[in-house]
Formats: sequence, structure tokens, C-alpha cells
Amino acid sequence: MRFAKGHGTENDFVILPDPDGELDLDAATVAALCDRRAGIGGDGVLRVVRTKVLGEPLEGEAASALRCEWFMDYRNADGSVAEMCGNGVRVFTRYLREAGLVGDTVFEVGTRAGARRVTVEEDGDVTVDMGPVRVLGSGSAELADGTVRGVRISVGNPHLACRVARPVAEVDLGRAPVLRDEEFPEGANVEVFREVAPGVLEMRVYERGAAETRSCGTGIVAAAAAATPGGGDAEWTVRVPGGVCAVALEGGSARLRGPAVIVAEGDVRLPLVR
Ligand SMILES: N[C@@H](CCC[C@H](N)C(=O)O)C(=O)O
Repeated sequence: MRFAKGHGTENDFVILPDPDGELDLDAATVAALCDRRAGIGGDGVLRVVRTKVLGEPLEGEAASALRCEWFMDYRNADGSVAEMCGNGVRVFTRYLREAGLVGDTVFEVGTRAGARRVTVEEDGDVTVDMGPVRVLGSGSAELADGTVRGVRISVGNPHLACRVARPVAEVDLGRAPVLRDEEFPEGANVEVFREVAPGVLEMRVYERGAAETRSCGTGIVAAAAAATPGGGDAEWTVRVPGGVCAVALEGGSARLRGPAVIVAEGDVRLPLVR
């Protein structure tokens, strides 16, 4: 089957065009595709499917996605389903444009967190209206080198954003953070961040359903919100191992701007043999 490969600040994805919803994408296939030795390799899969043939109920917050022609069916590298991916939606936008599936520069993409408005900028960046950023209270995680405390935040998907005093490069993200079930019944993405200059954060992330990744768009928004005194409006530049994104927080919602590129296209043989 056809595939493309793309990344946004080196958060990389296998893109599967499935406009008519014919692909039965199980967790094992996703994990095999994302395997960096036996598969194509990626932090997740973006299935490109028309919303009307998605074949799963879109209710509550997800219901606004019903008005979008295209739906980003996001799967983590371990095969689990996620509500939203901030880097993924930019790459998804770039793919729709390059594949000739969308001609507009401003449109909406459906996600399990609802419709997300995207804008293709003249310099090639993509800006995403990320929707509401909800601060849910405090939380903590056990990392390999100790406990971190932070803020539980929903950007459609769950995050624990933790301010640290040392350079983020020194934090050990070598194994999965241990979370408290009562704080994160669905698991969470864990960010560590530090303010390195006024309006500038450095951040690393351990993603739910993947591992440490080079970037996480929803995590960048969560870190920006956690770094903002009083939860007000603010603009942040966020440096991650894979690049730089800009976040604007306004009226309880966020905009995320950053690069998105397609690097390859080809055919993949399914089922993959490991
Ligand atoms: N990398 C993404 C987030 C992908 C989903 C996440 N791992 C989850 O399970 O919530 C981003 O750029 O936001």
C-alpha cells in the first residue's frame, strides 16, 4: 500500500492515505510500521481518511470533527489511539496539500479532540488553532532519576508539564514515567521544561504510547501553559531536541506554529514480517 513519511520538528510519522476508509488498521500493524528496524519507523501513524467513512462515533468534544472533510486518525507507535497530535496535524495538513486533496490554505482537520483550524503560512510553516487548554491541577511522576511535580493539562490529550530547575538535557527520560492512576486514568505525556530566557522555554517529552520523542506539539502547548503565570495570555518560543515552535496562548486557547515536511513516499508491503 502507498505511504508517505513526514515530520514536524523531528516528531516523525508514517502517513497512510485511506480516503475511502478501506484499511483495517490494527495495533500490531501500526507497531510494525513504526518499528525503526523492521518497519518504516515513526513516532506514530497518521491515517488520512474522509470523516464520513471513519467508522467510529464522534461524540462530545469530537463531534465538531463531523463538519471536516478530512480526519486525522492518529495512532501512537505502540498501536494505541490518541485524541490529538499537534505536530501530526501540521504534517497531515502538509500531506493534504501536497497530495492535491485540499487546495485552500486555511481549512479544518477533524481529530478525536474535535475540528482543528489550520493555516498554511507563506514561509511553509503551519499554524494550528489547538483549541482549549485546560489546566486540571497538580500532578507528579516518577522518572528514572527522581520525582517531578507539575501541572496536569489537557490539550485534547493528557499531559503532565513539569518545570525543572536544571537543564532539561540532564533529566533522565530513559524509561517510562510512572504516573498515579487517580491523576491520569488514561495515562499521559510527560514534559520537563525550563525557562532559558524571557519568553523562551526548552522542553523534552516522554510520550504516552511511544517513548522519548524529539518533539510533541500538544506537549509544547502544555509546557507553555504551565510556564505562564496565572494562566493568562502569553507568547512563547519553545525549543525541543528536534527544532523550535511558537505558541500563542489567548483566552484559554492556543495557537501552535511550526514546520511540517514530507520526506518520502513509497509502497509498503503489508503484512510486515518482523
Ligand atoms: N506527538 C504528538 C502527540 C501524540 C499523541 C500522544 N503520544 C498521546 O498519546 O496523547 C504531538 O505532537 O502532539
